[in-house]
Amino acid sequence: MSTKKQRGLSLDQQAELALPWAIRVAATLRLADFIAGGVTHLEDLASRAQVHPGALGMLLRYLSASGIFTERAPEHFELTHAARMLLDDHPQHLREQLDQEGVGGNMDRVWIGLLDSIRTGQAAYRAIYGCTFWEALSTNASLSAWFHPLMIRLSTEDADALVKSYDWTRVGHIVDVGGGMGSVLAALLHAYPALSGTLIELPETAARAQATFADRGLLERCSIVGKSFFEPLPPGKDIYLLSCVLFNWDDAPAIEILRRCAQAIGPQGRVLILEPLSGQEPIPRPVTAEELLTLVLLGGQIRSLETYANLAHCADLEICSAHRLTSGNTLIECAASAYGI
Ligand SMILES: C[S@@+](CC[C@H](N)C(=O)[O-])C[C@H]1O[C@@H](n2cnc3c(N)ncnc32)[C@H](O)[C@@H]1O
Repeated sequence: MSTKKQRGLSLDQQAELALPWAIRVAATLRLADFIAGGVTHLEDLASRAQVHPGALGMLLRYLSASGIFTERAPEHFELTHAARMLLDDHPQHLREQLDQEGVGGNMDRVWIGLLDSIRTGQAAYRAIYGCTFWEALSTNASLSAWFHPLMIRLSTEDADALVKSYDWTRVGHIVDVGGGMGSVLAALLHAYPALSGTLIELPETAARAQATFADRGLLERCSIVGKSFFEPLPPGKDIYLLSCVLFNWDDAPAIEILRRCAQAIGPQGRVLILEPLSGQEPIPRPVTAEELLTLVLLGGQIRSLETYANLAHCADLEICSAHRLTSGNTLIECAASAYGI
């Protein structure tokens, strides 16, 4: 948790918004790249960035006072170590993240909704953009071009851990519910040639996921179904996998998704929930900026095992086992209450 002492900033300094926005504007205008390319005079910079010279001077001098650029001679600017991080080819890709005309800007503007989200416990994305984040993914090409590769990167460790941490030899067919680009299901099908699977995803993402299975020669063992997981799921399969799905949703929709799985499984079937879990850290538990963003963006939350037990119960499921995987996320196995465990 950040305290005044840890951050070395007083509360009024921490609450100040000018610096984060000024850095974002510099990133959007690619000022660091122009300067690195030898365009150092204010007039030339303004002309390259197509902005007002006087206003740009204010921005650069403000950022220079914060140590981000430096005015080495009147109206000539240089990069500091910090400004080098804003170069387009910097390995951390910070410029792209801060670019107000790209996905970074789309994410940044969501923070305006934090007050509403804290009041309601709900996502604020729709109030700001007129649609949910998931709907935006289907229509905004740059948003989906950023999100899906990020999810593939984030799920790689989960997929590797999941392959090793469950007895897949007893499983015939997996339904990957909200399976994204299919990287987790593809890893399982690849590791276990006797397995077959169904990927349930929103139509736009389902169409993109074809390539994941085609590239690995797995299309024959996988059906890709473009539909919502709030609709009935294919019945009677062995495993219904929810990998990093439920923490994106508030309790009521999370129960609905679980109920769809419960309605589909038979006596031997299992619902596997793979999620980050709270309750494993010291109290008080630190909450990260990513968790707050999940709330504002999606209305989601990281839950404890006890909370999952309650959600499962509301959906006519019971938890049979839970264990933490090497990826850090926890695998929770559930069966339908009607059949007992
Ligand atoms: C955080 S991603 C997880 C993807 C994948 N399970 C993984 O572990 O990489 C959540 C996924 O839920 C999907 N999703 C959101 N709403 C959905 C809906 N109503 N029906 C089906 N999928 C949905 C999104 O498209 C997204 O791919």
